[in-house]
Amino acid sequence: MTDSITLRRPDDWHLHLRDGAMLAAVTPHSAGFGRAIIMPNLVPPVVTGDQAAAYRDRILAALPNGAALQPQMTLYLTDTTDPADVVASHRDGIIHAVKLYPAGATTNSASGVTDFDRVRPVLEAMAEAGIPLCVHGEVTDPAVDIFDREAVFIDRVLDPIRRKTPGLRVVMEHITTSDGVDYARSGGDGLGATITTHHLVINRNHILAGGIRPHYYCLPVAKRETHRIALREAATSGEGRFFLGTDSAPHPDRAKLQPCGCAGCFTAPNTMSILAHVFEEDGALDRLEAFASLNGAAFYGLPPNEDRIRLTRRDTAAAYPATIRAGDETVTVFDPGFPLYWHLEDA
Ligand SMILES: NC(=O)N[C@@H](CC(=O)O)C(=O)O
Ligand SMILES: [Zn+2]
Ligand SMILES: [Zn+2]
Repeated sequence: MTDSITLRRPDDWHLHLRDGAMLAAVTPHSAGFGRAIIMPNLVPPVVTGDQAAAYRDRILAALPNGAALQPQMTLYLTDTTDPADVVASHRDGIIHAVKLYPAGATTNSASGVTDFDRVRPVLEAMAEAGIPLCVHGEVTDPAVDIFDREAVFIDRVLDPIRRKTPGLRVVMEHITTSDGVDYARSGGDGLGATITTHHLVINRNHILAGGIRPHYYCLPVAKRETHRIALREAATSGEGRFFLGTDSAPHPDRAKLQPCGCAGCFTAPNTMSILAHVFEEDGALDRLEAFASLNGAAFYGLPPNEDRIRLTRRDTAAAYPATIRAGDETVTVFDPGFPLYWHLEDA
């Protein structure tokens, strides 16, 4: 049995680091990744190149000495985003992508796009400059069943946008359905999809197992088991279009344990151990490097990281905190529901 694997340092192509005390508390848990695409859904959101540069400095200040992490900043697309600012920020190396949240689709998305025709000039400028659009792919129409919102978004929004904007590079963020997998496969080199750690582990039953489990509630919400299996198959396939975006999304327990608790799973502390477990279970440990370390870099036009990490399978379970402190708040770490025998080592 394989008991040790070495990978090029992984990257996280979808990460929430927040701000203030939360930023200080969670950033060290992602410090071992190489590059990370940093989500801009702060309150207020990161909407200009200047704001992205300032946020990047706050992240760098929160990193421990010697951390590998290089934050790759994004802008939050709104109805009033200035195409010239997007293009200039990308040209100057400040941003690496633009994030599309349909208004109201998820946590802190109130400033998101309400009318896709309004952002057409931005999308056209992005296609021209080769700037990827990262998409939270769910419709917000309350008449659409929450479990169908990803599939309906693909038909009603994503496919029309891609048809109207040839050449636009698109990342379907945190896909959760076989529809998402199939659509990602139908595109060419300019279409990629991130898959989270938690969606490889939980299905919708986990959220309602003997009671409501708020720490398994995220958006897009976990779907039925057939979809989880499709995601596992895609992630472990080695295909270049699928890559890791943890969507590690910390919230104070105070905000999650509420009559209307917010969405997000905090997976940064144990992601690599969980992924090794999942890939081993599917007989695909040799493809973990493609998913976590190679495919995303290639999509973003970056070389893979040169240095390596090592994961070792031991008889004793890896210890990780059940919760961490962030200022006065407690944040619960994602519990995969099984012991983690893969330990992350320094290479
Ligand atoms: N995934 C989530 O459930 N929550 C994310 C937002 C997002 O990525 O949609 C968050 O910012 O908390
Ligand atoms: Zn999202
Ligand atoms: Zn997210």
